[in-house]
Amino acid sequence: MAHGNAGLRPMRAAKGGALTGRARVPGDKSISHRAFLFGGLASGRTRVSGLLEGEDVLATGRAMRAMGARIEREGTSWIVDGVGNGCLLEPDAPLDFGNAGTGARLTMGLVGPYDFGATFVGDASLSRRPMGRVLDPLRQMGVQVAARTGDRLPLTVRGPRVAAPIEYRVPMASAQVKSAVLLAGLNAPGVTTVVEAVMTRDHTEKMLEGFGATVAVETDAAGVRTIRVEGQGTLRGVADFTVPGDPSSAAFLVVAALVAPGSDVVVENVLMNPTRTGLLRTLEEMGARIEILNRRLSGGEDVADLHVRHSELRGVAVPPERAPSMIDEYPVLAVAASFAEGRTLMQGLEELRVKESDRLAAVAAGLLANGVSHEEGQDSLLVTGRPDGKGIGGGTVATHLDHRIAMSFLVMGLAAEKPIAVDDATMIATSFPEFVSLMTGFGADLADLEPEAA
Ligand SMILES: O=C(O)C1=C[C@@H](OP(=O)(O)O)[C@@H](O)[C@H](O)C1
Ligand SMILES: C=C(OP(=O)(O)O)C(=O)O
Repeated sequence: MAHGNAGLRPMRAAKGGALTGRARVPGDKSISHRAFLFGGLASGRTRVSGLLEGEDVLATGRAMRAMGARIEREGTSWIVDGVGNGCLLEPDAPLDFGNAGTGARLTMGLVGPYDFGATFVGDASLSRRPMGRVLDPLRQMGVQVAARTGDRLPLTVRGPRVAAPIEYRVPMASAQVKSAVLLAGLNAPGVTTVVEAVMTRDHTEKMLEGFGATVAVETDAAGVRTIRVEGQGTLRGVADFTVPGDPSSAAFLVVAALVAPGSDVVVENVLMNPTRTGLLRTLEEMGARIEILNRRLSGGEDVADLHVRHSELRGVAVPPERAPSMIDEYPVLAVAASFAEGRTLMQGLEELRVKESDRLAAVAAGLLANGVSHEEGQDSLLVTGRPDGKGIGGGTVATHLDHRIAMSFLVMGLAAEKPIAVDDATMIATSFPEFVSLMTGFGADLADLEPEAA
């Protein structure tokens, strides 16, 4: 990496010409983590293509290696030779997940019930995030936890001789918690049941089935989902596993093209799983000109290419029940809303407070620094837009080790009257290492700044 963790990488974005061209988004982060986790757990070989080679995913790969999986890059694919369900090895050093909540929480579920100790560490951002949401159900299964007050990293989990299967109702909308309990259930005798009141991304249940686990999903009339996984079964590697493109990364290219005047781009290979398309739906309601082209299946998922043109957006109210299907996209939606006519109201945002940063506060601070009128509520955000971008920009945004805050405000700078700086773009490498090159390939005016200039 050109910029080590110690040094900040300030950047700025300025309004230039229209964005044009075609680009293929890199692999989905959620699915890439799971490809390493499930491939590393299953018996036999999984060949993964389209994997996101972001820092978060690579940390998960290193953790699975430390517990016995063989993981090697071969050309453009990754070859994963798994240990077999129930056969992970005790890691002899702490597992370092860097900035990655998904990697840490899913691996905690996976390894928690094992009759050995595993220690989890991470960067300053991850060490502030709540882990009790995963540790509580693990404790019910008999897992012992040694953690700092408040259940934060660094922490150690140690399983019992035989873990108890549980039925667990996930108290917040969280695919990470759902997934952690299901993965813990893989190593407990009998059936582990997870109930989720609102549907969150369903990659774990779909992929586990693909790797041969016995998984059953029921949805009642109210939309409450019950997911059952049979423990101690055999998981088998998937000969060819293809990771579709990440809609959460595509979001930055899409919003950039919508707000930068004259733009016309095609964003290829975007996952269209309905648990991930809330932003597209919202942008369409705002009047975005987005054509969905070439819908096809890739690795068992719907993918499509998105033809996006600069659009006159109008403010909307985003229903709170849509939050799980666009949870990582609110920061960039706030950018689109800043250039929309009228007001955009976002509600049901309580989970944004426990991401890589308190994203609600970080977005509000970024809007304030750049002259966008807004109101931050406990779990809501109201943004009043300026379609001509007049008066927007000129500020420096504190990113708090949060890749999505960095990318969102760089996108804002592409349509604002004055340039926008972010204090640190380093974390973009956790989820979207190609962000700067794809954006500049479209013609975006992005540049590094001297550290002292930010
Ligand atoms: O399961 C996953 O892969 C993810 C779930 C979401 O987190 P929560 O489960 O905390 O909502 C999301 O924000 C994160 O980027 C990835
Ligand atoms: C919340 C995110 O990731 P994680 O929880 O895996 O750190 C994200 O990528 O926006």
